[in-house]
Amino acid sequence: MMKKQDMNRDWIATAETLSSALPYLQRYDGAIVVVKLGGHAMGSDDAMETFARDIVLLRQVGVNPVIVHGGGPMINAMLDKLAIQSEFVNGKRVTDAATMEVVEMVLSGVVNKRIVQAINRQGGAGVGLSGKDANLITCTQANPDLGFVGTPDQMDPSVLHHLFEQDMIPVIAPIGAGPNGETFNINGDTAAGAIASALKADRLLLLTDVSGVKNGAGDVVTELKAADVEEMTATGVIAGGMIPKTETALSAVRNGVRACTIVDGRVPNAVLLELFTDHGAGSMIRP
Ligand SMILES: Nc1ncnc2c1ncn2[C@@H]1O[C@H](COP(=O)(O)OP(=O)(O)O)[C@@H](O)[C@H]1O
Ligand SMILES: CC(=O)N[C@@H](CCC(=O)OP(=O)(O)O)C(=O)O
Repeated sequence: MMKKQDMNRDWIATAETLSSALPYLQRYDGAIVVVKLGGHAMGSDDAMETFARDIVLLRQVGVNPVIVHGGGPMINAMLDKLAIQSEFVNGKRVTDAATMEVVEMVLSGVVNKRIVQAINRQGGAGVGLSGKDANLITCTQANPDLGFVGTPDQMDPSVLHHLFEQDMIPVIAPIGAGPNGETFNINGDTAAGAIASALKADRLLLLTDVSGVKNGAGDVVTELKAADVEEMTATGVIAGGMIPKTETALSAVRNGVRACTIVDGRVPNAVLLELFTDHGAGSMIRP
């Protein structure tokens, strides 16, 4: 059992943490923070609850959070059940018409509503959208070899501003419409970057299942510049799902997002640690 003296020390430490958050709370008052929650970072119901509580707390202290989610592992599970084969090229899923239907069903359905519901259970007002809603994301085809994979082309973030005004928290599935009525599958990181750029967000956090971008020796690189990303990609040190993440981070900071960090979403309260303390970890990307 904890001694009374130790308990007092614990409370004092908690109070100190809260008190030291003041400059960060002031800095982020009214800020727009886009958080990309990767499928691998979604984890258990407990982890989802902690994530949702952090997001509702952000809203409560005057931040405008926007969640953009992935769900690659959940799409894989459904494609497996339906015996549809799937392959990735440079971190993007080759998407034919049948795959596209499954992607939209899983992302806009189960995954999106799980996050919305978790936010609402913490007392927030989460609203689920995809890039199709209110013309948020219009896409062009990324590359004919990838089928219905979209590159965000035209963005209309006005619906998000309306939701901010109403204290609502947008939760966005990475699906976009094409100019001819097509539905496009957008990599979750790419969609988050496009939304952050369109909103000129203050921060973009890409939550994933590794502690950051690792170098050849396996150590996390805490700060990367464009040249580092290019070199590490060319030499294959940055590979697979990390390619769209670092590409997104670079293009976001070049397009007016103030800072982008790739963070370990498995760490409890990763979002609060990153925004409101000195203990943010992961890799910060700069132009
Ligand atoms: N240099 C690197 N540093 C860290 N992770 C890397 C690197 N290169 C490739 N990866 C891989 O990228 C993965 C993250 O991408 P992804 O699986 O798409 O995550 P998410 O589902 O969170 O979007 C990591 O789990 C890791 O296997
Ligand atoms: C084009 C493309 O690859 N789209 C992704 C969309 C989901 C996603 O990005 O999920 P994670 O963030 O969990 O990886 C896919 O089909 O898997």
